[in-house]
Amino acid sequence: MIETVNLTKKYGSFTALNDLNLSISDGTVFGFVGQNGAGKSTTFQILATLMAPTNGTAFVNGVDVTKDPEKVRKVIGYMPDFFGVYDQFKTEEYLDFYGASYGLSAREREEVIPQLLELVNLSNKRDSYVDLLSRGMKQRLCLARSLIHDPKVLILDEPASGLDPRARIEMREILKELKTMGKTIIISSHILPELAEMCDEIGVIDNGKLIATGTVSEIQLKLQQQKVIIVMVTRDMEKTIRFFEDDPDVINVQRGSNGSIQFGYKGSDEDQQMLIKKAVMADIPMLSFKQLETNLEDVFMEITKGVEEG
Ligand SMILES: Nc1ncnc2c1ncn2[C@@H]1O[C@H](COP(=O)(O)OP(=O)(O)OP(=O)(O)O)[C@@H](O)[C@H]1O
Repeated sequence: MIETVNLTKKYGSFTALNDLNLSISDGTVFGFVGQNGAGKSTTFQILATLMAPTNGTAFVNGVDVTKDPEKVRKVIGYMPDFFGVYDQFKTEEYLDFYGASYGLSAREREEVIPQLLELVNLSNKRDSYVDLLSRGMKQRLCLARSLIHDPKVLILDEPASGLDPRARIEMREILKELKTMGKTIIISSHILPELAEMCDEIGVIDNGKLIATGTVSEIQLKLQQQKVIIVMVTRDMEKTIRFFEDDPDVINVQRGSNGSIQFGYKGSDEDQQMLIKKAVMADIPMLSFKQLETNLEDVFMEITKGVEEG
C-alpha cells in the first residue's frame, strides 16, 4: 500500500507538489502521468525517502516515510530517472556491489544475480562494462539493481524514457512479469499510452496537483469533460464545501486560499446553471462562481500523444 496525505513540497517559494492525496493498494500497477515538471520525480523522491516533504506525509507499506525512512528503504526498490557513471564496473560486479550494500551474503548474491540478469535479459552481458551497454540495457540493469533485495514496492521514475520502440516493448514485458510476481508498482511517464497497457490505475498530475485518477478510459473521459470551477465565499466554508461535494457532477473539491474553493465539474452548461441556482437557494454566501480557463486540454493533448512522438 502506498498512500500520500496532503503531500506538499516547496522549493523556496515555488510549490512543486500541492496537497497530493494518493492511495494505491497492494499488487496494483499505478501509472503516474504528467507533463515535464509536473511533480512526478519530486513525489517519487519523497516516497523513496531521499527528500523530506514540506508538509503532509506518505506511507509505504504502512510506514511513514518521514518517521522511519530506514524501514521504508527495506521494502522499496527505486529506479531514478538518471543513471550514474560506473565505468569501473562490469554488469555482474555492479549488481554484486549493490547486493553487498543491501547486506546480501556472498551466497545470496550468487543465487539472486543470475536470476535478475535473466529477468532483465542481460545474462549475455554479465561481463560487459556497464558504460558500454546501450541505453535500454542500462535502464534494464538499473531495474535489476532496484530489485536486488526483493522489494515489495517498486518506484520507477520514467523507466522507458529515451528508449526506442523495441526497447520500450522489452521494458514493458519485464514490468508485466513483475506485476505477475505480485509487486506493487508506481511508475511515471509523461505519455499516457506508454502506461495505458500495463497499468491498473492512472493518476494525472499537473502543476503539482492531482487532477484525475482512475482507469485509463475513465481518465480520458474525465480530462475531456472536466471543467474547473472556483467559488469565492465570505464565510461558511465547511457548509459550502459540503454543498458542492453533494453534487454528483462535482469532483475533487479543494479548499484554496482566501476563501476560495476549487473543484472539477463534469455537468453540462444547463446542469451548471441549476447548480448556481441551488447554491443561491441554499444560502451559500458566494461572492463569485467562475469557470477557470484551464490547461486541462493541453494536458490531455500532451499526455495522450503517441509514444513515437513523445
Ligand atoms: N531542487 C529543486 N529546486 C528548485 N526547483 C525544483 C527542484 N527540483 C524540481 N524543481 C521544480 O519542481 C517542479 C517539479 O519537478 P519534478 O522533477 O518533480 O517534475 P517531473 O514531473 O518529474 O518532470 P520530468 O518529467 O521533467 O522529470 C519543476 O518545475 C522543477 O523545475
